Amino acid sequence: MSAPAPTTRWQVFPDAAALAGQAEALILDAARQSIAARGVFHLVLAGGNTPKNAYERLRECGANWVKWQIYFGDERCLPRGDPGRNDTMARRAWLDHIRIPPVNVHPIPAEHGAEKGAQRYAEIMRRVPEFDLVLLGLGEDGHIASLFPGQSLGSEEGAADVLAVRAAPKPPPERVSLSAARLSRAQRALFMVGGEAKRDAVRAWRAGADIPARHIVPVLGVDVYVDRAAWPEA
Ligand SMILES: O=C1O[C@H](COP(=O)(O)O)[C@@H](O)[C@H](O)[C@H]1O
Repeated sequence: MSAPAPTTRWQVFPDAAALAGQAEALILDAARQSIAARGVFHLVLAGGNTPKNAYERLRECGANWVKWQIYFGDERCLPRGDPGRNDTMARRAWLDHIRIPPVNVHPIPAEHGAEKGAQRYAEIMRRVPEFDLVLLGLGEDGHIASLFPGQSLGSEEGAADVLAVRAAPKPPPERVSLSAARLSRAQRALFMVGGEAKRDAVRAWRAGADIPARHIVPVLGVDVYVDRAAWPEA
């Protein structure tokens, strides 16, 4: 199936710090709007390195954390607390430093392996409505969450909410990922993309290549925050 074209808003920032500052502002703005409208903010976190600066900034903002529900877009099948896990990064950078009720944080139980981890997270996802905001990164090969080019993205109609990934080209090979369809069941998505190594992926996306990012189609479209180093036209 060819990917639908979402509304994509590109913004280029001089450096990683400026990108993180604007990402923080967008996240807080989305939280305010969702809490005002529905009394809750359903947020999906990205892993990897790029969002770390934004997460660190969020420690200091004193938001109404009780109203935030936090999910993860993907997880690596590693033991709980392993420094290579996405939830460990988010906890260390942000969640361990704020007064959010532990029950509001919904990690992917990837320590049980890809199959079981995906099954258990799918049970949680069944109880979660549309997300308010999905945060995503962009891998050097164009992958998002743990959805890699050439592998199943789960963007087709009726796709499962959560996928067991067994042969990721980036280590570790075993992972659990929300599908493109579930990541798209959202008001909006914010991609954070930084560093020269991402230039080819950004170029391919802008040239219309059918990379995984193109399969994320939330209601209000997609914002892509890119630093100058990752911007191919710089
Ligand atoms: O493996 C992953 O990679 C992507 C990109 O990470 P980055 O370090 O290049 O920003 C990330 O979005 C994903 O959550 C992660 O599992």
